Amino acid sequence: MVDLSKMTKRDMGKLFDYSVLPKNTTEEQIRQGCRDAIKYNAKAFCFSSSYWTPVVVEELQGTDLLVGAGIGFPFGQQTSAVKAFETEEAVRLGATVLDNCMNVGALKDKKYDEVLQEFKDYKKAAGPVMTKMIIETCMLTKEEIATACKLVAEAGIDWAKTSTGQYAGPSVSDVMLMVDTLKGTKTKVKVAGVKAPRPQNAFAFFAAGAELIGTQGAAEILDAVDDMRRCGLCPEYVGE
Ligand SMILES: O=C[C@H](O)COP(=O)(O)O
Repeated sequence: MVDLSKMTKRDMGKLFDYSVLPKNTTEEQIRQGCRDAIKYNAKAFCFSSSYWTPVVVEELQGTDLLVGAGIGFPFGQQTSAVKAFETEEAVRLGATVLDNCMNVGALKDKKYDEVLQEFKDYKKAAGPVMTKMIIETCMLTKEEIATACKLVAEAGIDWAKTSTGQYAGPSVSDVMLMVDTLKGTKTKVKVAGVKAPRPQNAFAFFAAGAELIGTQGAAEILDAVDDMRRCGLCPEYVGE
């Protein structure tokens, strides 16, 4: 489990994917988001589709931040072939991490073989690039959350991600269930769609076993979490 008490604020940055996802996002907003992500030492800068990849590659050049392209964002209802092509295209343009959206309806229809095959096609198209699968927990029953996580792990996808951030975020118990289901596998849990109060909820999600949070509010959360640690919420504050 992530131990926030032993981290500097800069270390904590690596627990966050800094995202800018709105439909009306402009190039300058993408560039500014990259600059903010670098300032906060985020793990990745995430954007909605492969279109922005070259701009982000340019902005993140010379840093260790990952270039995070969304795939099938946000609905995930494209055919498997379309998503595989989108994956290849993003990788070709320089993406170094991919956040794909599961076809929620197919899972609800219990088309598990189809869902698993799509996950495998995605993983194959990504090659060595880090993969994530967004399951959209707010639309799933507890049983469906567990099933989706098992399929994500079976396909060898690196991260199961809770949400696109376009709908409701996960509950702490959703995240605990995902962590529990994925125990003993190589798949880790990323939370997105952190609801207000965001800093406090971010704390709770890390306590539940999440290892990464994707959010447009990374700066706000990191500043506030650091202040909360300063106030004694973490016994050994280790500073900036
Ligand atoms: O990574 C996905 C989204 O940015 C999460 O939504 P949020 O920014 O509202 O937390």
